[in-house]
Amino acid sequence: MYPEITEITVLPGRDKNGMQETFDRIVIRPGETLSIVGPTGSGKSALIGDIEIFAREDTATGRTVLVNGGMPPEDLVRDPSKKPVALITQNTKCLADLSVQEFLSMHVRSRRIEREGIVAETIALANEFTGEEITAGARMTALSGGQTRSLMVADAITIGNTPIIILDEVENAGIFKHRVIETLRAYGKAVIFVTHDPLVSLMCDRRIVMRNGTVAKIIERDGEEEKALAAIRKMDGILSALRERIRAGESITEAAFAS
Ligand SMILES: Nc1ncnc2c1ncn2[C@@H]1O[C@H](COP(=O)(O)OP(=O)(O)OP(=O)(O)O)[C@@H](O)[C@H]1O
Repeated sequence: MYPEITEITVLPGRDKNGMQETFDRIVIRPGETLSIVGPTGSGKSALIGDIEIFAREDTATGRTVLVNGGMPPEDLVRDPSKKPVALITQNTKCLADLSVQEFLSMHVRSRRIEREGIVAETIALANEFTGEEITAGARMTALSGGQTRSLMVADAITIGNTPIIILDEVENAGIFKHRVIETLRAYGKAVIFVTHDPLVSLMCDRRIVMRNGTVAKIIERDGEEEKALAAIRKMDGILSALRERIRAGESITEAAFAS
């Protein structure tokens, strides 16, 4: 079990030139969503790396990450079963030669969870995130990228019950991103996306803009972008529907854009 996490705090370190970062602190609480954006090499991975391992001035950035206002206890950092952060990337793959049912059951057993039906619940949740249905009998190694990531997110929510979830550029990978965000929010997870997807970044409560290894700007969701978000949501709906039709082998005509 995790201790209850009420907040994690990122304290500033240095940029790539060794200059002190100018932000005061970034506090992330359960139920909050945050996106990290910025050009290649600007330090997005370094920032999520700091959060994932709870940096204590021991990474390239010199940042410190606190849990509930203090240094995290050692077992939270070292013991995988207590680690409160799940990192899911485009490259997250499962190499276990097991069925989905066997894999999830193994995870349930290792976490000593006794709740009936949790495996079926996890598969059902994963199926809300992907258009390609995942069945209990499917082999883990045969799942598509989108199915794997959907299952990993669902697993982190229900079985892992991880309070902090980091999703590194998974948005174009066959998952229904708005549903993932809404579900993670509803489950009270703190969620961090590394993304350049307009829908995901605008749906998040805050957008952290990275440059030269430092946090250059923090944009709060304050209503200014709501109109743009509504338009993006609509466009995204059209593109998602088109994607599903292409997957189904249909021809796409101009009529598809009519609605
Ligand atoms: N504050 C910093 N101080 C020193 N080195 C840094 C800092 N931030 C990032 N770096 C280093 O700069 C390099 C690029 O950073 P990083 O990989 O985090 O960028 P990125 O934005 O994730 O890039 P990409 O979009 O290409 O994945 C890495 O080697 C990283 O360790």
